[in-house]
Amino acid sequence: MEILEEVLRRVKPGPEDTIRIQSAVDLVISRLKDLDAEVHGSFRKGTWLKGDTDVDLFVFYPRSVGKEYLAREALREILDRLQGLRTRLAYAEHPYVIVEVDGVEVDVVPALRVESGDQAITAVDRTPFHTRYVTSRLSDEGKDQVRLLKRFLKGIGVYGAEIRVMGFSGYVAELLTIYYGSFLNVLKGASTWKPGTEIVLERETKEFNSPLVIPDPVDPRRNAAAAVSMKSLATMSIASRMFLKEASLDFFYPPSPEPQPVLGEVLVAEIKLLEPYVDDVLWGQIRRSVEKIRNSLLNAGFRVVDVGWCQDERVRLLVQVESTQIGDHHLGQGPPFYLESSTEFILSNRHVWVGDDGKLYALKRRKEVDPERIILNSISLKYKYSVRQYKLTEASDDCTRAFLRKRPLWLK
Ligand SMILES: Nc1ccn([C@@H]2O[C@H](COP(=O)(O)OP(=O)(O)OP(=O)(O)O)[C@@H](O)[C@H]2O)c(=O)n1
Ligand SMILES: [Mg+2]
Repeated sequence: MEILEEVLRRVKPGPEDTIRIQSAVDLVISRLKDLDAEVHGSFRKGTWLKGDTDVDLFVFYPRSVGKEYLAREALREILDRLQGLRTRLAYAEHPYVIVEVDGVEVDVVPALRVESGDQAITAVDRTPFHTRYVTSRLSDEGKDQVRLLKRFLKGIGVYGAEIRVMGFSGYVAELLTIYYGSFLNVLKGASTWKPGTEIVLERETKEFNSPLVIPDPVDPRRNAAAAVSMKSLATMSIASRMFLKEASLDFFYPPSPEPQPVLGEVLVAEIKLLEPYVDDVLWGQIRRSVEKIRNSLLNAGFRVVDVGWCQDERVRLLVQVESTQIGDHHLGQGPPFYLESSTEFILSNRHVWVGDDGKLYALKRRKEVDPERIILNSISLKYKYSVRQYKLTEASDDCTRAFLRKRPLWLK
């Protein structure tokens, strides 16, 4: 397929890309020489995308030192060795160091050396086994198929296991390619996925309760696809079906959305973080806040169309409602006449009556008619932050336009 060839031309690294990254890696490794350092991740496996990769460098410590050691002594040792280079700290399950050499970012991640995948203590300890499994199962042709799949997943917005995305990790993209054999076969498979689909590469062990289940071949106690949300699963399935119907480069590289009218009304809450945060922790809290906004507005009687978010230096929550106007009074349903609680309902409501169905009803004053206040009260983050609220009148950025468009950008 011509489209796939074009995508490969864009994502497949050439020798010069590899050399540039390798020399950055060599420099970092030379600094860590007496430590047990190894390159893993997509650079090692040959499944990385040109112009779009971080190198994953792992520094292993004996399992016996324990998890806490990695966050303190190990981290200090690594930072010490990298003195003079451009380093910064990043936080996942435990902290690690990002070092930038010649425009190449190398993640230096302390991990525990274990004998097999199921001995893993931290999330990253299985990595050497992932590397071995994937490398032994993927041909050079297969690696390119992974690259196509990764680019497709990125294009449709479901690449990454982090909480902001809740999508498909690089490792899951590799496992899918190994299982189905090629990029197009992954799409064929995905187009018939249902919630709870299981993809078993080695042996099944236990039951998982997730939208997508892929027992990790190197540690079947773990679901490698645990991060994939129902929304990501559905998006991948639909996009696969539509692509197979009518292939287009737009799936891999979605075009910018055209200007959009504001349909319904959209209230924006712009959140500014006032202290450093861990990405996954913040996005967990934002997801909960979004859920709370939706439920509180619905409970207050608003018709909510959709709640979305955009992120640049700030996080913007976009709340689309049919209307921000709502009556001062609403119908309140009481108990049926034969329950004792009906007396209390009558005593506590002035405008109360008996309905045709024998239940009591009351016309009640709304406690809250201001949706902005409901939104503000529903946002709760454990970090220090400030919020600015306004009503959207026009969308000038791609993310807001995409939200208003509704229709995915990979659909014409
Ligand atoms: N929670 C995590 C995060 C990472 N890994 C391991 O760490 C490696 C590197 O992670 P990452 O950079 O996220 O994946 P890549 O395969 O390198 O994909 P990408 O091209 O996106 O960097 C993965 O292969 C995987 O084995 C893991 O087991 N569990
Ligand atoms: Mg990587």
